[in-house]
Amino acid sequence: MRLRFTKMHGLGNDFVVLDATRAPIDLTPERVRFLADRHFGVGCDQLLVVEAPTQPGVDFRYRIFNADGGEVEQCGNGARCFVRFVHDRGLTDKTHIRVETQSGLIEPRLEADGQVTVDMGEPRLDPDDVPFDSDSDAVVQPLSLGDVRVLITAVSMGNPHAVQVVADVDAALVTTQGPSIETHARFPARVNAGFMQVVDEHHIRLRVWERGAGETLACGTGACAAVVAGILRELLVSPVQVETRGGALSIAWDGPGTPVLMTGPAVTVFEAEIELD
Ligand SMILES: N[C@H](CCC[C@H](N)C(=O)O)C(=O)O
Repeated sequence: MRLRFTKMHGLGNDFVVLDATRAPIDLTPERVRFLADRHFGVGCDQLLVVEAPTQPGVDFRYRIFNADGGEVEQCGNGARCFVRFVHDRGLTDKTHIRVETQSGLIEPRLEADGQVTVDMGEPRLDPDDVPFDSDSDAVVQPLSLGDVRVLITAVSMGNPHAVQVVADVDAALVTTQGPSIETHARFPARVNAGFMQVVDEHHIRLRVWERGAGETLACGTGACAAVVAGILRELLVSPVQVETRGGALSIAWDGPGTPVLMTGPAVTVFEAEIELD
């Protein structure tokens, strides 16, 4: 079948975006992996599928698939690209949109300067909600990686995150510890592994080894999870500038019981068609 797609990115975290608002698209894990493949397909970290809503009072539904073909609950950079996509395609003229995702409702807003602010909802801190196998709800918990023990904070932004504080992100063992944390047995749904360097109380540097995609240039939900972890550990004060390899995000959070607000860019690179088996 002939498939029209839009290539987009949020700070270099890149997406293939499909419009399934008028007709469903039959996406198998194999097809997702092909579209995400940077040598044999189009190439992206995640595939985003925009659909009509399934419940009243909501404008759209948006689904997220990692490059490994698995469908996941949430994507922060993707949420901003989703807003740019539905506006540029004339699917809505609203600037404040209610969109359902696998992990619940989020409310992105297109700002006058072209940036997008997303109410990402409240972080979930109970280990059972991450999910993280633990008999403690301490903010900082040890995690054994073979003969090394690291200290992580487990946070869900709808999707699971394990955040570490490191002295220097450029020297962090992202490509070795990342996969070990991603597939650690204590994270039954696997996990995104964040490595955060605190520059000052309003500024961090962050790298993320993403579940199902590997290290990306930026991770929106990872930035939210890192700021939540930093505030809970009394290392950070809201708002926080999150510097990623792809650029900067602004994250605000007023503490437990309140939503995390993320602001950043969303860019359309090109549109094209591809033949899908
Ligand atoms: N790899 C993530 C999904 C994409 C999240 C990331 N691209 C973002 O911007 O939040 C997961 O498996 O939960």
